[in-house]
Amino acid sequence: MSARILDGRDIARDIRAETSLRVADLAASAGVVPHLVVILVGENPASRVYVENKARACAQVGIKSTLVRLDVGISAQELICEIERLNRSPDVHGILVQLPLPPHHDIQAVLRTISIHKDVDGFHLYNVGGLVVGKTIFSPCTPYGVMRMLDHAAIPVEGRNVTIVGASNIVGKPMALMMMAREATVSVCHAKTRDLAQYTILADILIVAAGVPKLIGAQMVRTGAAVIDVGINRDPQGKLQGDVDFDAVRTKASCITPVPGGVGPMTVTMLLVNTVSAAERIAANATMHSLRRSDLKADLSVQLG
Ligand SMILES: Nc1nc2c(c(=O)[nH]1)N[C@@H](CN(C=O)c1ccc(C(=O)N[C@@H](CCC(=O)O)C(=O)O)cc1)CN2
Ligand SMILES: [Mg+2]
Repeated sequence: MSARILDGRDIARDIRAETSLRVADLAASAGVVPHLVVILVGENPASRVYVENKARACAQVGIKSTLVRLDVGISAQELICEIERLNRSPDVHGILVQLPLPPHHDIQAVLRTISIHKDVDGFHLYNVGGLVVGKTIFSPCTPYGVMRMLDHAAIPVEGRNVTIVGASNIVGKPMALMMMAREATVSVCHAKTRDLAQYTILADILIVAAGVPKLIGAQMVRTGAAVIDVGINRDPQGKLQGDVDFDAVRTKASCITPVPGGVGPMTVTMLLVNTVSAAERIAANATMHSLRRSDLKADLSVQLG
């Protein structure tokens, strides 16, 4: 068997084209241009590349983006004040803080400061907790991107065995909740899980986000499984590698995502989708308020004669 390659760049291109149309509609109907603000604290070289990529992707679909660069030594209070300023700004629809943050910051406290209506990364406690009861405003971009890839490839989720390797707050845990919401049978493992293969071999859909290069070999994969590799690891030569031994596993899986070019491009694309959704919600809310105000004025003038 040679697996079908799930090309994240190709799927992302289709979703970005739809997103551009939504941006144009919003400009035509409400005169609003979605605006994403990305906060980068310090000089982490990988983070700098990621935020540049986000800005480029925004420009491609007509989203305005602003990069706020803050000094590595900025205090927690100053960072929180900056986020509060952006929360209040009516011109800003999406806010994200690029992770990781320098170690003196309490990441959860910072993420909790972002308005839930502008939390386009989906990392605020409300949006994370909302996944438990199916009430999020925004879903975190990487697991959301994985869902869209599976749907695009018409891979059914309901009733399937899904094994997730890696239980991080931004990928593994929300992925598990999203899969449960779709009635999959979910196992969550760690790179250190004793006899990991015992769980991975059961998976109809295997999602790996453990940060360990080539953790998953062919013998750990069920014949015909869909294998989604979320790992991004660099070898000593700087070459990018996933958590799955791609060449070996592709002979056994029915479909597989490559690294690079699989889940990564979907992460950025879902950020664009969330940003446009944020702008649409804020614009709809503003329209509703102005309609309510004009209703009130009309009621008052009737009452006052
Ligand atoms: N605030 C956030 N911080 C971080 C997130 C996030 O979603 N929100 N995720 C990662 C970094 N990240 C986005 O920020 C990210 C990383 C990698 C890719 C990607 O497209 N990778 C490419 C390869 C790129 C390369 O050559 O280096 C791929 O897999 O094809 C997208 C987004 C941590 N921080
Ligand atoms: Mg296509």
